[in-house]
Amino acid sequence: MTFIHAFLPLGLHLCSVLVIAFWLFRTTQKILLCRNKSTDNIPPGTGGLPLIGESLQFLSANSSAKGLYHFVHIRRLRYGNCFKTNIFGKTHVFVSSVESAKAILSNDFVNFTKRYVKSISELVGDQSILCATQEYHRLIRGRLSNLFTMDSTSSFIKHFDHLIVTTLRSWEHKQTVVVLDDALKVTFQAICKMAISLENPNELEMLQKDVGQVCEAMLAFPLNLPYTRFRAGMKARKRIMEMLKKIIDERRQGCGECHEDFIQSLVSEDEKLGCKLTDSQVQDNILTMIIAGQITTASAMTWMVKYLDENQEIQHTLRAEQQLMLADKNPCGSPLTIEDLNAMPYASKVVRESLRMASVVPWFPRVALKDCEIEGFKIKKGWIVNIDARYIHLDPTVYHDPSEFYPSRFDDESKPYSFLAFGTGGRTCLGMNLAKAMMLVFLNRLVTTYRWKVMDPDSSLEKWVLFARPRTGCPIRVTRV
Ligand code: HEM
Repeated sequence: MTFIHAFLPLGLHLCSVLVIAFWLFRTTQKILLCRNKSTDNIPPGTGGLPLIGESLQFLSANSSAKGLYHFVHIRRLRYGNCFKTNIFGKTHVFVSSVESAKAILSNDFVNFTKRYVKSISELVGDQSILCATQEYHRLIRGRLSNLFTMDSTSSFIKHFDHLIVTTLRSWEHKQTVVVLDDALKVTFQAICKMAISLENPNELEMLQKDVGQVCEAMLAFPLNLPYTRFRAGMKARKRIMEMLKKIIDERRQGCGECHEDFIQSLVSEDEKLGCKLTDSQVQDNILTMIIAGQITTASAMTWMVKYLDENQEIQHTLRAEQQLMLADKNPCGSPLTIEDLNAMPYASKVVRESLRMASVVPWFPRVALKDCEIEGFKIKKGWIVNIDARYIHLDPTVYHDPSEFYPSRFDDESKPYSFLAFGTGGRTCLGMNLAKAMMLVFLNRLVTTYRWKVMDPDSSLEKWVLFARPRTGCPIRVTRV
């Protein structure tokens, strides 16, 4: 064997190593260039790895104690107020100014429409109002808004008040109470009664477990494979759909007792709109209401308890207002009413401030229906543009001393598009008044019954949740007022 024959394979190996190293160097260089510079006025940011983009970083933020929003936070620090990323194969842009919120939300249905990541839309179902665009959105929003009548809200408040009073009574002899656990339970009970007249404790418990699994899967990788979080969520969704289908069949056949709840109104033909909803339209939207209403409200209530513990003077002012309101109430000891809730100006500001600080729904996703420009950057048709409400709520140019819990900042009207806890425009939260009512009832009964101390001030966040909430669930110890 000659010298050349002996060393030829080694030389070939060396060449291929050099070619691969050169390719890696060029690719990294391109990625870095793309990170630091935006070409053609495209928002800065990296597309991440081929196919999966930055999905792994997104999922890893979701499973960390810093919470999902940390994914957005660190990129905004790196690239500025408008940046681009790629999640689950889609280009996402995040924007975080009042001006961009206005540009997008005032053009909903014209230049933009709502679009959730695939995992969420598969779990709530394609007939859900959350996934609805244009015509179908108008139809379904019309039907769902009709459910929130004055009568239904009044009886809801009365029922919710009863649940809260019972729950608080059970706290008296407990060593420690985990606020989030009871808040989730009580909001779930209230919404299920209003939506489907479900009150059986065992059935409620099973349904709450299933709804919890659906929610946990919402930000999982949307691959329906055995033993994955997403598969578990889809199976839970199937069980919920079957349960709702049974109720729908009974209601359509007119058997059993007569109910005045959301599902009854949705299965009946709307005389004004002249349309009948299909079973899957009813099923997806009942599930949506339960999900949209329970976890958001319970998380907001939990944050409110934490903020009030950290701000004793505010708690003191609030207690004085609430005690005065109860003292004036006639007959004394009767359930709270809409009128009572309207006579709580300071408590309403406490609720608003808690919603601002907590930003339970941190950003709102929209898809661009055409090429356009936001914050001076080009946005291409099909890209998802997310309005970062949390940043707007904590922007010092919008709110003075934004990290201070200061309800009186709402003595004056907020500037348009600066308070986005419930969104604004054609997609504003349908349950906004119900959510505020639940928070006010809870606040009134809590501060007039107990003083409390948060036992574990750990502020790390729970993993795998769409709406940020404390990992500890906010354990408190209560003493009678
Ligand atoms: C504190 C509690 C709540 C918060 C913070 C909240 C927040 C929000 C936000 C920010 C949006 C719209 C975002 C966007 O523009 O994309 C929304 C939409 C919605 N919310 Fe709520 N929500 C709460 C409670 C409720 C309740 C109690 C219900 C019903 C029982 C409800 C039902 C809905 C529905 C159906 C939509 C979709 C509206 C549409 O797309 O037209 N929410 N919510």
